[in-house]
This record gives sequence, C-alpha cells and structure tokens, in this order.
Amino acid sequence: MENVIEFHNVSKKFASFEIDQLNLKVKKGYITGFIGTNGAGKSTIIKMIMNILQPDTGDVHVFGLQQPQAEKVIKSRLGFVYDQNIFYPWLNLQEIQKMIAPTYPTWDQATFLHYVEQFELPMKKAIKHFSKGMQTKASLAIALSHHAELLIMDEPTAGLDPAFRMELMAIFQQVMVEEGRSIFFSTHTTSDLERYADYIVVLDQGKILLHAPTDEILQNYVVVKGSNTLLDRDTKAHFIHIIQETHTFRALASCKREIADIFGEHVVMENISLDELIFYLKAAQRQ
Ligand SMILES: Nc1ncnc2c1ncn2[C@@H]1O[C@H](COP(=O)(O)OP(=O)(O)OP(=O)(O)O)[C@@H](O)[C@H]1O
Repeated sequence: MENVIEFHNVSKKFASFEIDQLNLKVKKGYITGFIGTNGAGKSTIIKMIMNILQPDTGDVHVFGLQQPQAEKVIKSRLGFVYDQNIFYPWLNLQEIQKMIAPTYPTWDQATFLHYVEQFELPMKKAIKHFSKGMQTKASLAIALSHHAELLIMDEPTAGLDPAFRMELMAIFQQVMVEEGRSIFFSTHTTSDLERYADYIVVLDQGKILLHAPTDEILQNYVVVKGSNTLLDRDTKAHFIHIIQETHTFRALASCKREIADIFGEHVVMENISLDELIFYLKAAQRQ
C-alpha cells in the first residue's frame, strides 16, 4: 500500500525534548488522526512534514519525494490547515484569493467559490475579523481549491464549538470522496477520531506508542477490572499496564478475546475510549 508520508529514522533534539530515530508511514487514501498529550511532539512532527522545521538526522518523504529538496512540488500538492490566520490579517478573502490563485497551477476558481458559499464565508470581510472557526474554514477552502492531495492539519478543531466541529468532520469525509486524497491531523478531541479516522497514531515523548486502524483498536483493546487475586506472573504478562488498588485492579489489554479465554467471567471488560488508551499507554511507557 502506498504511503503519503514517510519518516525514516528521524531525530530532532531541543533543550528539553527529543525525537529519536522516529519511523512513521502514513497510508495514502485515508484519514489518520494524530494524538498524544500536550508536548508529545505532534506539532514538531507536523512542522517537519511541512519543512518548517528540519530533522537533525533522518529523512522525511511526502508523496515519495524528499524534503527539503522537493519542497516546492510537495507544497503545491498539499494543503496546510491550522487554527491561526496564516494570511495578512487586513486582507479579505477576495484579496487573498487573488494573491494565492496564481501561485497554484491547479487552482480551481469554481471550487473555491463553491466552498466559500458552503462554508458561508464572507468574501469582503477582513480576515482579522473572522472567528477561529471561520479562519479554519478559510484555510480549508483554499487547500481544497487547489485540489490538495494531502491535507495536513494541526489541531484544526481546537477552540471550535461542538456543532462546528461536527460540521468540519463531515467536510473531511466529504473531501475524502476525491480518490487518493489523504488527511493527517492532530487533535485533542479524540471523540472525533473514534467516528472519523481510519488510522490512529498515538505519540508520547516523541515516540510512537501505537499506530493502527481505529476499528482494530476499538474492537481489541479493553480495560479489564477484577480482583488482585487473579494476578500472578503469568496472568500479568497479558496486560500492557496494570493499576492495582487495595483489593482490585484495572488494566489495559490489547486482545479482548485472549482476556475472555483466560479470565472468563471473573473479570469485567469495558470498551476503551481513545483518552483512556492514551492514559494507559503513557503510563506503561513510564513504568
Ligand atoms: N523551537 C523549539 N525550541 C525548543 N523546544 C521546542 C521547540 N518547539 C517545540 N519544543 C518543545 O518540544 C516539545 C514538543 O512540542 P510540540 O509543540 O511538538 O508538542 P505537541 O504534541 O504539539 O503539544 P500540544 O498538544 O500541547 O500542542 C515541547 O516540550 C516543546 O516545549
């Protein structure tokens, strides 16, 4: 299967943060959600995809082309959407479009006008007077109007109200109808991903803890609750992380069926949310 983004042994060091030999392959044609707690390194990775930051060592490929050598071609084929205005704040959408359109050979004015109308964006209002959600939509309209094959988004739903967020997620699904298009976006709103993302990447302290199809995660990972008397060296080995109270434990396991076979009705199994998954994986990483 073709990959739209590839990191090969990428390292990047800041004073108090490090990405060490990171490998990542994001599949073409799918929505991939990128999650992890504050400071996990999501923005740093997105900036390296965009060549805003450069790795100390290792290679970043987008569309099979290497950054930074192919930056110009890569940028012409992708759309970068984030929740801050990246345009001159005093310009309106009409002026921005006039400035941007000639820079993209694939610019499609009819598509631009279509999205401006669908997103109910005013053409003549200065961008600085747009709400956060309107700014996100404006970036998205521009990305879609040059037929970006890959949409990269750093927390596009941050600060949006639930109705607006749902609308944006519906738009993501709609734009995926264009064959071969891919979306890679970071978020703290994990409930959106449970419904809309095909793949999930969990990051912590610059390390990928899990990268798997969303369905597989939600079907197989479980929180198991039971009595401490069930835990010995052999049974403990079936859990990724165990939290023990005085008499009982709760633990994360990655194979629901295996746990059912071993413990039967002696334990309670609960479906996991992505927030719980991040919590347990992070705790396991630190133990
Ligand atoms: N230019 C920089 N110089 C030094 N440290 C940096 C720089 N950029 C990021 N960092 C540090 O790298 C770490 C990862 O930051 P990053 O913004 O990538 O995390 P994140 O997962 O996007 O976080 P959040 O979810 O809070 O946005 C943080 O500890 C941050 O302080």
